[in-house]
Amino acid sequence: MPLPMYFLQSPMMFSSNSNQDVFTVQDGLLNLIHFGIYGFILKVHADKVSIEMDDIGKGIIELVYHYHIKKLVMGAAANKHYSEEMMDLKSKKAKYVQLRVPRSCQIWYICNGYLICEGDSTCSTTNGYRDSASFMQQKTDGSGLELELHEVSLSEENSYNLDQLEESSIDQLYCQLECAMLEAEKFKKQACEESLRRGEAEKTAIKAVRRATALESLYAKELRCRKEIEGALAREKEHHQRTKNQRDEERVISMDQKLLQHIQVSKFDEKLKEMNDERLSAVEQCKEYKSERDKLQVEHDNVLKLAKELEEELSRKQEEEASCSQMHPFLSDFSLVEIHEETFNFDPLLRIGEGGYGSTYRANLCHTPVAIKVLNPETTQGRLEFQHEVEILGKLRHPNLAILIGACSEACALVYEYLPNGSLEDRLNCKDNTAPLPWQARIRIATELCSVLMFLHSSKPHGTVHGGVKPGNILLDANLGCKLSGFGIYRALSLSENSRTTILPHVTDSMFTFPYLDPHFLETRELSPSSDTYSFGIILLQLLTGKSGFRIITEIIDEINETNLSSFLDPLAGDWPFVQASQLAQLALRCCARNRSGRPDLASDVWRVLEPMRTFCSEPVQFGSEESEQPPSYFFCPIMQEVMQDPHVAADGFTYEAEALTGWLQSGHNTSPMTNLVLGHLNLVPNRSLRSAIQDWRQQHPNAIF
Ligand SMILES: Nc1ncnc2c1ncn2[C@@H]1O[C@H](COP(=O)(O)OP(=O)(O)OP(=O)(O)O)[C@@H](O)[C@H]1O
Repeated sequence: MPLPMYFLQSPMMFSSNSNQDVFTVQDGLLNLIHFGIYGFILKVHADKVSIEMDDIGKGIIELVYHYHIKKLVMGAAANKHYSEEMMDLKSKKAKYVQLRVPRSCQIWYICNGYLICEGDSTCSTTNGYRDSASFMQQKTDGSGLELELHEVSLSEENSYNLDQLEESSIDQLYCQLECAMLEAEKFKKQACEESLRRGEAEKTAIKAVRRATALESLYAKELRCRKEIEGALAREKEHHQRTKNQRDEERVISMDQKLLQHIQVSKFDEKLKEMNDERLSAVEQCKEYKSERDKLQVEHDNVLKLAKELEEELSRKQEEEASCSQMHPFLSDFSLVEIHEETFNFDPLLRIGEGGYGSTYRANLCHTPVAIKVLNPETTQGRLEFQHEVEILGKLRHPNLAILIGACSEACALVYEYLPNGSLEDRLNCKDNTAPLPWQARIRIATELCSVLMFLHSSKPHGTVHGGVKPGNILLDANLGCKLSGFGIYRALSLSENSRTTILPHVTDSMFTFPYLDPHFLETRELSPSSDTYSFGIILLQLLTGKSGFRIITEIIDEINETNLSSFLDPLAGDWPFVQASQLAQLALRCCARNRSGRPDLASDVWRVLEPMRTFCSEPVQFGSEESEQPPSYFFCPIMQEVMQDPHVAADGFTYEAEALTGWLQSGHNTSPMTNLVLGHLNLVPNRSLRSAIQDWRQQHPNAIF
């Protein structure tokens, strides 16, 4: 059962001399009402202790022993049993305690607030309680109020002295009590103020504690924050250090790379320099190669040009050789034996002339008089000249071109029709005391020469420039008809239609040839039709004056004019009609202009002057002996041996009477009656020039017998 007990916070001493003392417990305060001598109420703070035990008395005893309790107040009986007369203990629990409580513990037994008795274990009667008294004494010190109760044992013997003491010093006690009360009041006030201050201080302290707590938590927070910041700082520092290290490493790597790059750049620069040097040397080498290439190109071009020339030369030679081996279809190919036979082994008695090419012999082939020109083996240019002569005279036919009958390639011999009056050179010089040429013949020769030159210049497909027109190459037939030859003596030249450039001729006998050569050709080595015009002009002056070509260019050209013309005219030619002579002289001087552009055109200018003179000069010419009454041999048809009336040229180059040749062909022949070679074609071309010449001759020889 629970046992409530109250422990005093301050020890108290009670006097037990009065039964009027009452104990009450209220709100944690133990109220002691003393009605004895001093009659006051004392309120003492007490703590309530509850223990639980089956036996209450045992429990109290146990507590007394446990806490060494020296003073104990407990009930003597239940309050309902209280009475004025009550003197002893009625509660069994009180009796139990009384018997077993140690002697050091003093016990006050109360009931209904009144002290019933007091005493220790030895005190068993209530008298003992009435006889003992407690004395309460107050003692103060600087730290506070301490109430001490001094127990005064009031024995029976001392009770008188106490009464006396009370009576004598009551006033003093009152006085002390009042002082004590005042002092207590003062202390109480101080205690109250102190309590207030303490409260304030406690509040302040609490506030301080709270503040301290707050600060502490703030501090802790700050500490945590600081730790976090420090951690972050450390991490940042570490990161920074790591970054720094990394940057340092990168910087080192970068510096290494920079160094490496610098080295590489240096190497690259060196390499570049080397390459640049190499490039420059390559450029230099390239230039050298280029100049060498240019040189080689020039050499190559020259070589090509030379090769081309050689090729052309070769092809020409091949053609020449071919033409030598295969004679032109119009020409007869004679063997060396035949040549030997016909010339009686080149009998000097038959030799009728000597030139740069070789010797010319008179002979008869198939009963036809011919002139055979045989190459002098000692000349180097002969074979080429032979080829040109064959080439040109083999293709071209004109009444005023010497007829090439055939050739012997083996001996480089050329077989011409025989022209009984020899060369113009010889006739102008009256060689072998021949009669001088009358002015009519001279004009006719000039006209025919102009005619044949026009023919050559306009021949197709390429115009031909003779390039060596001189009196020695102008042969005269029985009627003093002009027959131009000598193509092979000077290289025969072919011109393209729009070109004046030609191959240079070989000048064989410059002494005799020089006066007739175009000065512009001598300067430029370019041959053109006007070169032949120049030669024609010199020959025309020679026909007028009868002077040599050398004298013409040195004396006549610069002197002759219209006023002194008469003094320059060749008197051997007869009485020159002055008008025609003057016209011819003017024409000749124009043809001899040093500047080519100043020379007249043969076809338009010269021929217009000469053609009218041709009719004027067509009177019969008495020249030489009776032989001149005989018609020229070429007037005769090779088949019929009669003077032709309608001459036609066949594919073999010979001229026949048309009727005779037609009969020959119709009888089943396809070969040449002259050469017995197969004809290239069976067409016949009228030889109008020859027909005209025959008709002229018939008119001039009306009494001649054919
Ligand atoms: N077909 C011919 N008929 C008659 N006589 C001719 C014939 N051909 C040449 N002659 C004569 O032979 C001579 C020499 O002729 P050739 O052609 O060799 O002399 P050239 O013309 O003075 O010489 P070259 O021109 O080679 O310097 C001529 O002067 C001429 O008298």
